[in-house]
Amino acid sequence: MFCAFAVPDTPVEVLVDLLTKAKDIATANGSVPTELTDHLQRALDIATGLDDYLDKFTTPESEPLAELYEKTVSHDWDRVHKEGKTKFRLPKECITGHVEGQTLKTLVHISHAKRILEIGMFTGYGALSMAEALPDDGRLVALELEAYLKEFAQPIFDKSPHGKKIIVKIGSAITSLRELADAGEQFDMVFIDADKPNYINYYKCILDNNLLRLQGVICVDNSLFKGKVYLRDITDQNAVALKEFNDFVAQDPRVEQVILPLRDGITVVRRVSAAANITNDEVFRGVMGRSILDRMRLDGRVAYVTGAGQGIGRAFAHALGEAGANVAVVDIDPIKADTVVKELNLKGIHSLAVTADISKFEDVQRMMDCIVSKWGTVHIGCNNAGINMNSASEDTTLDEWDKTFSVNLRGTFMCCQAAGRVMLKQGYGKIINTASMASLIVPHPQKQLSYNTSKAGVVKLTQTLGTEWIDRGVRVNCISPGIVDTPLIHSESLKPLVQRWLSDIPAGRLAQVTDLQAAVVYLACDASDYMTGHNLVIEGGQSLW
Ligand SMILES: C[S@@+](CC[C@H](N)C(=O)[O-])C[C@H]1O[C@@H](n2cnc3c(N)ncnc32)[C@H](O)[C@@H]1O
Repeated sequence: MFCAFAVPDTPVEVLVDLLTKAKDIATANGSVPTELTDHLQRALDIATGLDDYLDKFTTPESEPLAELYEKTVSHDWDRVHKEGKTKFRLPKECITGHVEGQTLKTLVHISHAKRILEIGMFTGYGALSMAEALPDDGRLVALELEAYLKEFAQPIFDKSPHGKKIIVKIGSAITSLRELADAGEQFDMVFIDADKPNYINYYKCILDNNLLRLQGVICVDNSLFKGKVYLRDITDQNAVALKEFNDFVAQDPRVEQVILPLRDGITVVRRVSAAANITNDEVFRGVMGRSILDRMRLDGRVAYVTGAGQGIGRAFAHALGEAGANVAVVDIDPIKADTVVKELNLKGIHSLAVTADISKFEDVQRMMDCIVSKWGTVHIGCNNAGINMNSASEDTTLDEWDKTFSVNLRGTFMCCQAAGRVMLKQGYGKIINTASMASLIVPHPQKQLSYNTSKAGVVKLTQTLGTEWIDRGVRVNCISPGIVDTPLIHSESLKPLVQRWLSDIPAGRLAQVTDLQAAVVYLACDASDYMTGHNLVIEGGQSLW
C-alpha cells in the first residue's frame, strides 16, 4: 500500500524527496529557466506516480492482510517500546506491504514452494502473504526476535484460513537457524528480512547447512538499501552490510541471482548445483539435465482418455493435463465430456471433447481422426472406458458377455490399434490401458464373470502389444485398480457390499480416483520408458490377502 512517507525508504522515495527539493528551489529562484523547472516537474511526476501505479495494478490484498496492515500502521510502536514490551523501537515502515507481499506470494506460486522460512517476521504481513499461496499441507516457519510481535500477529493469523500454516519461532534468528539445521530441516523458499548486518551470516548458514533445497529460492529484502549500495560514499552501516552481502552473493558459485528494483530492492537468489568435479553423470545432472520431477512433465504431449466423463477417466484427464499435456476427453455421453473439458479449461489445460462409443469401429476411427486433425498427432492413449454387469455365471447371458467384451476388450483393442498406428509411424507412444485387480483375483461376493475375464484379457492384450511394439518406440502398460470409490459402486445392488470389501482391503479403505493419478502420469512420461507390458496394481494390498 502506498502511503506518504516521513523518511524516504526506497530509491524512488529518495528520488522524489530530492526532486521535490530541487523543484522547490528552482521555482523559488526567478532566474532558473522554465524549461528546467518543467523537466524537474516531469521527472517528479514519473517518480511520484510509480508506487501508486504499482499498487493500483497489483491484485488487491485479502481482508486479513488489509487488517494486518491497518493494525500495524496505526499501532503506537514508540509506546510499546517505552513500556518495555519490545526490545527495540520498531518503525511501522518495517512492514512488507501490498506490492511486495503480492510479489512474494507470486514467487511461492511459481516455485511451487511448500516449506518456507522467513527471517524477520515483524507483524506477519509477508508471512501471511506467502502462506496464502501455500498448499493446505504447506508450512511457513517465521523467525522473530520480539515475542510481542507473535502476540500481535496471532489473532489475525487465526482469522485467516491460511494462518494455521504459520509457525512463529521467537529468539535470535541465527540461533533458530542453527536449531533448524541440526533438526535436518530444509526449505523451498527463504525470505531474509531481519537485521541487515547479519544478512551474510543468515545466507551462509542457510547454504552451508543445506537449509535451502537445490533449485530453492532465497528472497532478500532491502538489497538496494535506498540506492546507497551503489553510491560511492557510504557512511550508513546497514548500507555497507548490504553492499558486502550483494558482493558475496555475486561471487557465490552455488547460486544465480537477480535484483528486482521493486520498493527497496528484492534480490531473488536460486540455488543451483555447483559444477561437479567429483562426478558429472546423468544421475548427478539428471537425464538431459532434468531432475526426476521435471522428467515426469508432459508439456507439449497430446493425450486422450476414453471414459473420461467421470470417475477414473476424469481423474486421469485432469492428471495428464496438470502435468502439461493437451487432453482429448472421450466419452459416450457428450454432456459429461463437455463438463470435464470446461473443468480443464478453467485450469488452463488445452482440451477437446470427443463423443465416441469405443465398441464401434467407426467411432474409434473418428475419435483418432478428430484428435490428429486438431493437434497433429497422439503421444499418450489412455484406454479406460469399461463396463461391468453383475450376474451369476450360470445366468450370464451371451448378450451380457458380448456387451462386456465388446467394450472392455474389443473396444480397448480397437483403441490400441488406432492409436498404435499413429504412434508406430512417429516411433513414439505411450498406451495405458485400464485393467483391474479382477485380472488377478476373483473379487467377491459379487458375481462378475464377464468383467473378470475381459479384464484378464486386457492384461494379456497389454503384455502382447507391449512386447511387440517396444522396439518401435511404443510402450503399452496397464493399471489395475482395486475397488474404486466411483459412482459405479454406489448402485443399489453394490452398496451393501462395501463393508464386506473393506474387511478384505489391508489399506482399510476403498481407492479414491486420485490414488491412481500419479501412476498414469508416470506411465505416460519418459521416466517410465523402460517399462512395457506391465500391469501396475494399485489396490491397497487387496490382491495379497
Ligand atoms: C523489516 S522487519 C520484517 C518485516 C516483515 N518481513 C514483514 O513482512 O512485514 C524486520 C524484523 O526482523 C526482526 N529482527 C531483527 N533482528 C533480529 C534477529 N537478530 N533475530 C530475529 N529477528 C530479528 C525485527 O524484530 C523485525 O520484526
